[in-house]
Amino acid sequence: MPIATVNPATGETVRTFEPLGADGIEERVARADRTFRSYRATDFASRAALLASTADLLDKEREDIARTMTLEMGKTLASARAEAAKCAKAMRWYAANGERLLADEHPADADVQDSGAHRALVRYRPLGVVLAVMPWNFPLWQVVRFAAPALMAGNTGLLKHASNVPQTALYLGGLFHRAGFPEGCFQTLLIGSGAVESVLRDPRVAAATLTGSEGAGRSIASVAGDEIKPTVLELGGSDPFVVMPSAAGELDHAVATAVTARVQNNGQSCIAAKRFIVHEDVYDAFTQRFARAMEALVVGDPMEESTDVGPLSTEQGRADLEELVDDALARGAQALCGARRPEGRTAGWFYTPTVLAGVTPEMRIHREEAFGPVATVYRVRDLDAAVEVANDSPFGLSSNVWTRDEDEQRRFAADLAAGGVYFNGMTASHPAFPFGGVKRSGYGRELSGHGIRAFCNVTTLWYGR
Ligand SMILES: O=CCCCC(=O)O
Repeated sequence: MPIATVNPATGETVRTFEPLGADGIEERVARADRTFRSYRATDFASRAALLASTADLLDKEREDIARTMTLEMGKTLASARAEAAKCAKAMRWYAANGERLLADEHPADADVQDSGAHRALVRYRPLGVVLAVMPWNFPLWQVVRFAAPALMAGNTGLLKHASNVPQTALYLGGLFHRAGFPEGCFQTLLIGSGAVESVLRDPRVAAATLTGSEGAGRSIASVAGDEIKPTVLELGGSDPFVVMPSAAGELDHAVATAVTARVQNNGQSCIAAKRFIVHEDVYDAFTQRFARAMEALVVGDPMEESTDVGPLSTEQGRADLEELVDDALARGAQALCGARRPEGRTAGWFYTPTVLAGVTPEMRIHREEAFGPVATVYRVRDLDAAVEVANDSPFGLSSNVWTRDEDEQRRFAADLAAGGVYFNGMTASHPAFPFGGVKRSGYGRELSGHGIRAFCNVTTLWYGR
């Protein structure tokens, strides 16, 4: 895939970029390594001040970078602005909490004595240069969610961003340095995916983090495994959104949340709710309202404030989504709305919000991730069936459950195979909460204390008597 900005709302190639050659890559890897040797010794207060200045700079430049994101990958301008604001918030959160999260740990005195020491403690030291391979769907947030904790912990970062968001990648490559970080702390490598393996194998690179497809995760994990380097993988998701009868009194709220949860980011989010699993007592009422609300969404130019759903980010992405829908329809699913391109739009990669009922396990969409504004609805007879359908997926990123019944909440909290269970709301990441999944959604956690410790050398310091 060429490195280029292609406007998904028009299909027009706006700008192309030459990938870095071997010398350019070497220069940046060497700089990252050199910078790590001095940066690792800086104290938390100075790193926090640098992160806070980066947040201020990003706030000032929010409108410009939001427009760049919308141009490059088609998210609505309102959501691009919100993404930039969220990045600044996460930077400030790690600036305020990083030192506490990485404070030395002191084992119990009895255990220290028992080990033969007069003193022992656990210290979180930085690991080194971390390679981040990041996707286009939240082109700023996915990167900042890695970079803010990694820099706060004393690491340095190299970014290999998706090939369709080069201007956002270059912006990020300059942002941290312009805010005061030493130049080698965070750099963008404008490279194609073929060049990633040699960077990851470079002995100066200590670890990697990837957010992206299962295939990309598998290839990073296998190279990193071969090199014995730690990785965090955040891959796909097909999150369930369960609606139980106790939500009957707040169905309008549940429906509005379901729509947002499905079409956020034009439907292209790993944590978007994709499978709507509805108890038979509320199935008809929920499903009719849900399909009507999906149908009423405004599909159009993402730069327009009135647009709810912009284009898919790539032509291939729309083709993949269409194949999933067509396969389901051919095998007997019913389209309650959508299942087509919008009329009158010949340019750009638009697709109308779609609700499919009657989905069965033979259909590809039952097992694969629908990365666009397409929802599937399932009718279930009771709580056991809801849990079973929710867990009948290769993915296990997050989940959403609408129920006010505390016994039911306990059961879902215990039995849903996912990295998160969100009750009476929708999954949304927050700097204070761990983010990540199980099964084919990946492993490791980003954000919170778990995210900042992921790229630390957890060191035992033991002092003999
Ligand atoms: O594709 C993954 C989306 C993550 C969005 C978020 O962290 O809010």
